[in-house]
Order: sequence, then structure tokens, then C-alpha cells
Amino acid sequence: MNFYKKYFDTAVTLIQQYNGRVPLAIYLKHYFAQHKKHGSKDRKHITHLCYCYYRLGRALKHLPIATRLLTALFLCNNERGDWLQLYEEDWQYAYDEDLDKRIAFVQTKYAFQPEAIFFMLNNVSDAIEKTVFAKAHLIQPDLFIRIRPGFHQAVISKLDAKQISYELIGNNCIALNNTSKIDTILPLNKEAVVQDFSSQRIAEFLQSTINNHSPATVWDCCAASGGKAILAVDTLPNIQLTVSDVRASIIHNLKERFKKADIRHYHTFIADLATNFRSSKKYDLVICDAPCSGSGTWARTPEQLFFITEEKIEQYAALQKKIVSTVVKSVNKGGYLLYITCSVYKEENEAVVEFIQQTTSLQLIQSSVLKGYDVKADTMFAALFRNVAHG
Ligand SMILES: C[S@@+](CC[C@H](N)C(=O)[O-])C[C@H]1O[C@@H](n2cnc3c(N)ncnc32)[C@H](O)[C@@H]1O
Repeated sequence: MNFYKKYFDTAVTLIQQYNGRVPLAIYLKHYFAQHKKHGSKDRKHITHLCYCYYRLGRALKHLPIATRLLTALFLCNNERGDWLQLYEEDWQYAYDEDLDKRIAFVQTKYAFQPEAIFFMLNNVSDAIEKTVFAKAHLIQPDLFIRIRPGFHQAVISKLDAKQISYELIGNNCIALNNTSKIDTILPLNKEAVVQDFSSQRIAEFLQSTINNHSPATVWDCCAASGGKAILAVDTLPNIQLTVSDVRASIIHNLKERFKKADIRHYHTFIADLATNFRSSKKYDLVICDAPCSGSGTWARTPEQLFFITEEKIEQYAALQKKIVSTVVKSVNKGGYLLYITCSVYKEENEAVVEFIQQTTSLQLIQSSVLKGYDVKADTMFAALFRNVAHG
């Protein structure tokens, strides 16, 4: 049996047994750890096949797994390769590097609608071009890094010396192929951070906050391992930073990361903001990068396209409202709240903005969908509010 057929059959078995309870990356990691017979090339091909399968999201769900996998592979591969041997002649002949032509061919075989890839596509923000967005899930996103202040030349020289191909977007954002191994080339977190293009664009919101008001107090209330907090330190001069999260383990990771990033002066605490937590302090800027469905990042975790439920999205929306209700009380007079998600659903974005407007006196300054799907990046949402209350 040829290698591709073997990879294909293994992927079919893995897909049959996968139930979406753990991330696909973890599921495959465990499988490969238990099946040492697969070398690195095998792992790469089998992983690629499984990811392709889930890139089809909810489309063609009625097809048997093997047929659906063949269709997904045909749609997702943007270059000819040995994998084409798996196909009947008419498929081989019809293959084209243009995705739209591949879609048109698949439509001669099955009732394939690209819009069906994305769960509840009608519920995504109006600013999103729905068909383009849904189709973008057939393509693997790029890897993005942000060069930290003062390290531009150092980073560029290291990438050039190793002949890594990259694209510089603006001054400090670098797009790389997803397979690039940059952690062995760059001192990550010190000179550059791995951060999606749209996430880097949160700097545009930060710059319109407390830039003229220094030193200012900043609370990143859903800090995780500190992606937005490091961005705030790099973007805003001389801030007094506080970070918190509900998970102690992630704050531990943040501390390790901050050490590498040479960020030494900051406060941390652990808090569940969905309870009636009350901060004794107020801040000039509260960054609320809320827990969310992550639907703007599902081109990186396409299994979510397949397994997400409406109930889950509703749970996130309810949690977001609870968290913002808690943290708005900690915004100083004249201070700001920056609400962020990496979701595309209105319920987690515009509806939460409306909720804040209805239930608080904060004023909306600006909000926007940060579209990444046309540049192989994530799509995010950000809304900046100001506490204009008097007295
Ligand atoms: C989208 S992530 C934050 C990402 C981070 N700001 C960054 O840029 O890397 C959301 C975070 O909210 C935290 N979270 C979830 N529920 C929470 C709650 N009830 N109170 C506080 N934090 C919570 C999660 O643990 C998670 O780390």
C-alpha cells in the first residue's frame, strides 16, 4: 500500500474516534506519543489530513468520513503534490491552484456551500464579508510575531541570517509560514513575541487612551499569559501595571514570561470576576480581553467549527456580561475600559457593547471588528469606552 493511502486510512480512524472534548492538537499529540512507529514525516501528513477534515466545518457533514476527507484535502491543498494519487482521474485533472476553481469542481459532485463551513454564519458581525470569511477557513493562517521596542534590527538580522522567509507588515509585525521554527532563532518574549496580527492591532486602541497621561494605572483583568499586557507595556509609556486572571496556573506562566520580557514592576492577583468580586482600587485603563468562543481564531483550531454548540456561545456571552459588570466599577473618572474578544459573533461583541451602554454610564469612544481573514490572521473585536461621569 502506498504511504499516502496509509496516512489517509490512519487519519480516517483518528477522526472516527475523536469527540472534540480535548483540542485536536492534544488528541494527536497523545496518539503519536502512544504510537511511536510514526516518524516525523508520518506525523506531519496525518496531522495535515485531520486538520483538513475539520476545515470543512459543518459543510458536507452527511458524507462518509473517507469521502469527506478526500473532498476536504482537495479543497485545502493549494499546491499539487503526491497526495493527488488518492483521487479518481477526473479529480486529478480538475485540480487547480485557484481555490474558487476547486470549489466549483466540488460543487459538480456535491451540494457544497462554503457558507456552511461556519456555524451560525448569520450571527457574525455585519462588518464581516460572510462568504469570504467562511472560505478563509480552508486556508491555514500564518504565524505572526511582534518585534518589541528597540529590537527591530536584531530580529531582522537573525531572520535574514537563517534565511527565513517572512513579510514585514508595517514597522514591527512579521508574518511567517506556520511551520517556521522561530523559537530556536529568536529570544522570544525578550526581542519579539508571538502575537497574531489582529491582536497586535489592539495597540491602535491603546494609543488612543492614556498616552498623554503618565504615569497611568492599568489593570489587565483577564491577563492569561500576558499577551495584551506586554503590548500595553510596549505601547504606553510608563504605566503602573496590574494583572489578574481566574487561573493561578496561568498567572504563574505570565510571571515566567514577564521575566523573559524584562518586565519587573507589576502587581498580580487571582480573581473570579464572574462573582461579586470588588476591587478596592480604580484604574485609568481596564483591559478586559474576555473569555470567548474564540470563533475569530477557528482557522487555527478548525475542530471548533465542527463541535461548537449554540449553548456554548450563549454561556460565553453571559460570562462576558458578568465580567464587564464587575470591572466597569474599577474604571477611574476620565478613565477607559477596553473590551476585547477574539470572537466574530454579535452576541459576544456588539450585544455586549449594547449591554455596557444600557447598564453603565460609560461612553463608547470607538469599536471595530479587526478583520484578519483576508491576511491569513485571526479576526477580533475591540470596543473602547470612557468613564465620563461627573461628581
Ligand atoms: C482571551 S483570554 C485572555 C488572553 C490574554 N489577555 C492575552 O492577550 O494573552 C481570557 C482569560 O480570561 C480568563 N477568565 C475566564 N473566566 C474568568 C473569570 N470569571 N474571571 C477572571 N478571568 C477569567 C481565562 O482564564 C483566560 O485566561
